[in-house]
Amino acid sequence: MPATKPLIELRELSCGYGDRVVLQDVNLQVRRGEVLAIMGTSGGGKTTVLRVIGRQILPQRGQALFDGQDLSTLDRDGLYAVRRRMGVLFQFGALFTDLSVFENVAFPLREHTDLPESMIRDLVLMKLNAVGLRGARDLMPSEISGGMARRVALARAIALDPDVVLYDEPFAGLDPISLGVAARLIRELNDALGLTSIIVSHDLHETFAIADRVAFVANGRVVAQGTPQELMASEDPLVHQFVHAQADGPVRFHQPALPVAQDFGVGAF
Ligand SMILES: Nc1ncnc2c1ncn2[C@@H]1O[C@H](COP(=O)(O)OP(=O)(O)OP(=O)(O)O)[C@@H](O)[C@H]1O
Repeated sequence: MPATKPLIELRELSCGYGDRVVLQDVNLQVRRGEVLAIMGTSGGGKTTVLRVIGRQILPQRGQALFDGQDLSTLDRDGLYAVRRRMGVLFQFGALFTDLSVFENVAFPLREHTDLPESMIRDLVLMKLNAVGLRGARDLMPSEISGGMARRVALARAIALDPDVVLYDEPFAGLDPISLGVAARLIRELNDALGLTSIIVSHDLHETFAIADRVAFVANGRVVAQGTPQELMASEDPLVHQFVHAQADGPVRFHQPALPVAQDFGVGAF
């Protein structure tokens, strides 16, 4: 049987901001149904990968394909159709503070469909039920905890039944219990709803626990990819430093600086 084609593919892709090149010659495939984590050093280009996939930025070279379509060549309608198939959970959830939990989840349905109110109600309650918050529908974002807010944002991200959900730091700022709940939920929803999930995250333990594969991005390149087990065993010095949380390695603890003796006076120590 032929292998199914990846849902998302970056081919020899370089991109950046203005003249600045941030990603260089990136090759990455996102398989249908998987949870792919994008991890790596700070400023390495992880969020930029999500921006390319969402076509917030265009490649300078190479291609970004979604379900076989080159994102660069889409017209307005084509882009709209593709974006409807992508759910996004922004850093910290980013709920609308002046809308109730219910209205936050209803928002994409109201924006992108002409469904009757009774159907919107059912869909919103189904999504809220999936994240365990059907009972919180009438609360305002200021009345719920950070962990609950993240789950509401997740319900909103899947409101339109997307094919893929892009998560940018979904665990940032959560306590360890809420973090564990959010991580399990991402995995469970991925499998139960037949989604594909891409997670940019720094939380090694939780992310490795739920990811099928991990792409390690550093200095604008995918320097390693594989299962969490494979990355744990990686001998790449950068990956090794990251997964074993070592303070020093290819990523230096000290910023480049003048010699200590010169800054503090010779013989000070
Ligand atoms: N809008 C922008 N304009 C110019 N440069 C940018 C912009 N966004 C990001 N950059 C730069 O691109 C590089 C990669 O940024 P990106 O946010 O993709 O990294 P990251 O791996 O997600 O980092 P972090 O883990 O710190 O969030 C960084 O050097 C950053 O300063």
